[in-house]
Amino acid sequence: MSGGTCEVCGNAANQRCAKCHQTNYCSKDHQRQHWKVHRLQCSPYRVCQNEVLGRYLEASRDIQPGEVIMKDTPLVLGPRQVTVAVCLGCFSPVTGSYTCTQCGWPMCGAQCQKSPLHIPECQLSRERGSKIQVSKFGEENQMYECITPLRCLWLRDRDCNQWATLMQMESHLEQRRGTEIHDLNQVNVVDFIQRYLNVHSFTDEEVQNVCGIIDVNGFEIPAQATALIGLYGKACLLEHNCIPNTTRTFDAQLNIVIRAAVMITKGSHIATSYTDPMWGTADRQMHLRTTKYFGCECERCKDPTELGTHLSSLRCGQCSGGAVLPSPSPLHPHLWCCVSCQATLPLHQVNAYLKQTGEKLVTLKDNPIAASESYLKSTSTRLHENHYYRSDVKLALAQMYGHRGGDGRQQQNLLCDLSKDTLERKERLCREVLALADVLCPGESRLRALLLYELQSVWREQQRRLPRKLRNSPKSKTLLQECEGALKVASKVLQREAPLQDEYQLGLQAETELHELSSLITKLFR
Ligand SMILES: C[S@@+](CC[C@H](N)C(=O)[O-])C[C@H]1O[C@@H](n2cnc3c(N)ncnc32)[C@H](O)[C@@H]1O
Repeated sequence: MSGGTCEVCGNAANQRCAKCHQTNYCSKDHQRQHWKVHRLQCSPYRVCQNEVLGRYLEASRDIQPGEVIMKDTPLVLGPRQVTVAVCLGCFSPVTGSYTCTQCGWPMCGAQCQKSPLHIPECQLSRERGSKIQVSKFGEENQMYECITPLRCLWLRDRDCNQWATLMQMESHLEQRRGTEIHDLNQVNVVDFIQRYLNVHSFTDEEVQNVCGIIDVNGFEIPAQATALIGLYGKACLLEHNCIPNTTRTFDAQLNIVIRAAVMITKGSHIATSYTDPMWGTADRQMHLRTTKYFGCECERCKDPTELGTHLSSLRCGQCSGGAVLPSPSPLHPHLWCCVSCQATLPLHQVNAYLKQTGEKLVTLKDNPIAASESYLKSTSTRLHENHYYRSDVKLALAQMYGHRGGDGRQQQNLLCDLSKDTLERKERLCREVLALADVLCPGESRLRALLLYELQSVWREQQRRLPRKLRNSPKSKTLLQECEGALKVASKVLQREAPLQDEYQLGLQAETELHELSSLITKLFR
């Protein structure tokens, strides 16, 4: 028995679509009758389950790069646990100049007060008997830690289907008990709801459970000034992989859109990355263990070279700079060892060096271009060329060269102002990071699109600098055609971002530049 009701007649169903495993029928006849409609909606995945992953998604047919695998509406939207005071309607930071006339939480104004998103905490906060008093603005405010949990708990007595979907999500409550986050939530969320808001209809266990669900399943939605968290009933089923085969974006209504980044063949698992794929193994593992309660054992995590990218490798100070790798395995390192001369480094020494070098990254913002170049110089003897600290800085530099404002002290920083050497430097930086992105975030990823945009801007400038007599030479044609190919990818991929995102604007710009370029190619080489 498949459960559920027949899609055609609404009677009890005992069969379901063998492709998506999601649509139910009472008979073969009704399934056949519905196929004309269902084949257009039949999702390209099915929900499976195993002991290690719990529920996960598997491709029920080949999925092409760029194809939308799912578009899922949010079950719950709310501010991140750690946030400054924000409007509970639109999530912009607030100053306290307007407060909800019903409950006292600060909002932007009367319009935001009417947002349906604000109903749960507005109604529950009234149990306090007096208005909420918020006095801390512009810095982290713990009062907001209760908001997203309250929005989840609100569903319990209001929408049994959504509550059931939420309650199916993994919370890892047992593993969280006794941890720092559990204890913090007991004070900042459980006690706050019971003592400050005077809401007693939810048990400690229920509150802690939704806190776990939010941490394990929530997607961070990048917004202009703050970040919010969204819980999505279908997208939460995506498993983690350190080399994701999907991309995720959010549309203007904050629906999550999951697309295939590469070709996903029938039967393959469909995965997203719960971490940043451009972090090294130790950082990814730490993040997954402390927030998602599992250790990743993918091929990349088990390989000390991270599939030949050397994203976490150090450089040996004893020999001519051989790669120094975690040993005996990156998942359980005892020490670090040079592959060329076998010199070893104790774990604590490596960790101390990485901590110190990592802390310097935040100081680069004062004089970004000069400080970043000097950071790359000073780390070149100890960190592998591709180390993720260096790759992070290279990416930032690749995007700063040729953009006004890239360096506060530099007046002239447009592409046309760059010297030949600096232009070549920008190209090298783009190519180096792109080679890593090709392996670690392959296909139609945002990172590859951003890098291709920067790279084509270099080729375009190089073409502009060709002597007039070479403007319609084969070299010029190759440069322009390469720009065209890169702009096509950048325009397509970046316009999938939410319209308020900078990346979306860059996607629009790429499209405009693509049209101009295509006309130029036709004019020069027709
Ligand atoms: C967002 S949920 C994914 C859906 C979940 N499997 C379920 O049944 O509801 C995240 C949880 O799935 C499991 N998981 C996801 N990816 C995993 C992986 N690569 N290895 C092991 N467990 C994984 C972990 O328990 C993790 O905390």
